[in-house]
Amino acid sequence: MSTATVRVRTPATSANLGPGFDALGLALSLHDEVEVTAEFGGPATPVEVTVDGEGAGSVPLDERHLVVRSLRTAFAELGEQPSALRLSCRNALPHGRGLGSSAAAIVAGVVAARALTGLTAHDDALAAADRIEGHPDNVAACLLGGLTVAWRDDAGAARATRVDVHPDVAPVVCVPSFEVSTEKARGLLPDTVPHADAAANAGRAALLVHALARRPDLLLDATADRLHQHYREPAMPETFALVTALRAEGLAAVVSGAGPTVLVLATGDQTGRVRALAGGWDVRALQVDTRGAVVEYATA
Ligand SMILES: Nc1ncnc2c1ncn2[C@@H]1O[C@H](COP(=O)(O)OP(=O)(O)OP(=O)(O)O)[C@@H](O)[C@H]1O
Ligand SMILES: N[C@@H](CCO)C(=O)O
Repeated sequence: MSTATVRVRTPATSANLGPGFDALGLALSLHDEVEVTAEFGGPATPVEVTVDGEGAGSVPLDERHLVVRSLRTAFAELGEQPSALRLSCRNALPHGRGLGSSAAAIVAGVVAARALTGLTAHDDALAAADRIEGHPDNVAACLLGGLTVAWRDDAGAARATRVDVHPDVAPVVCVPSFEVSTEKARGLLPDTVPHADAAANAGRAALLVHALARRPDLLLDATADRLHQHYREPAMPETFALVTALRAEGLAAVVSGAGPTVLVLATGDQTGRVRALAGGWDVRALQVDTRGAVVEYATA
């Protein structure tokens, strides 16, 4: 029998960033940590999970736990399932708010399984995480850090590339107390969209990559979206109203991921102006996380 332990730290992520639906993601300086101990070759025992912080008391503590499901899927794909698994989770990412909590849990499981089986932690991890999450934008930014552009190749495997963000970009998030599940928010989207809307988004998404990397002064124009945000308004009218109010003041506000958090791609110190319009919201000035998923230690 052999035992190995790994600790993985994964960042929050904001996906879409306005026009980049299912493609753009930005890693943020808010992190979950999970320590996983796996035994191989011993008698099969039930999984043990403890959770501190966000999700404590609400997420299941058995095989249904998302990090456990991700570990199981990753181990199955790697061809080696541990006989025992013990997890200790310390969560800072709020769940169901559009800050990539599910991606952070999935990436943690995929990266931990690779580290526990002696693989380079990030080998093929993006495609594996995308197969579980179902869209590649959050998992790409979570894994790689920074700003990421994600896509699927012709065989359907997720790919991503990373772009350095201009140092003047200062993300601010406005987090509401209510949750909206990504599943529900995706269910509000139409099967088809007008060609003019698709064309408008293609232009703005291309501009947004340039604005985030080189021209933060273009962020307001670059964050306009016609593909997903207004379709989701019925599930989060407060979010849509805050985005509209912030944009009217010249602040580059978008729905973060599938909502209901609002992300402002601020420049310099615009946090005070955001706070003035976001009374009752939990307003947090964050930084861009540049490291992505990190294996803090692994012992075999
Ligand atoms: N650290 C975690 N441990 C266990 N389960 C988690 C964890 N993080 C998220 N989940 C599960 O994922 C759900 C939230 O996923 P969902 O995709 O709806 O929102 P999100 O990932 O926070 O937001 P978004 O995808 O819009 O960025 C939680 O309700 C919970 O079931
Ligand atoms: N692109 C995904 C992100 C979810 O965080 C969506 O908007 O549904």
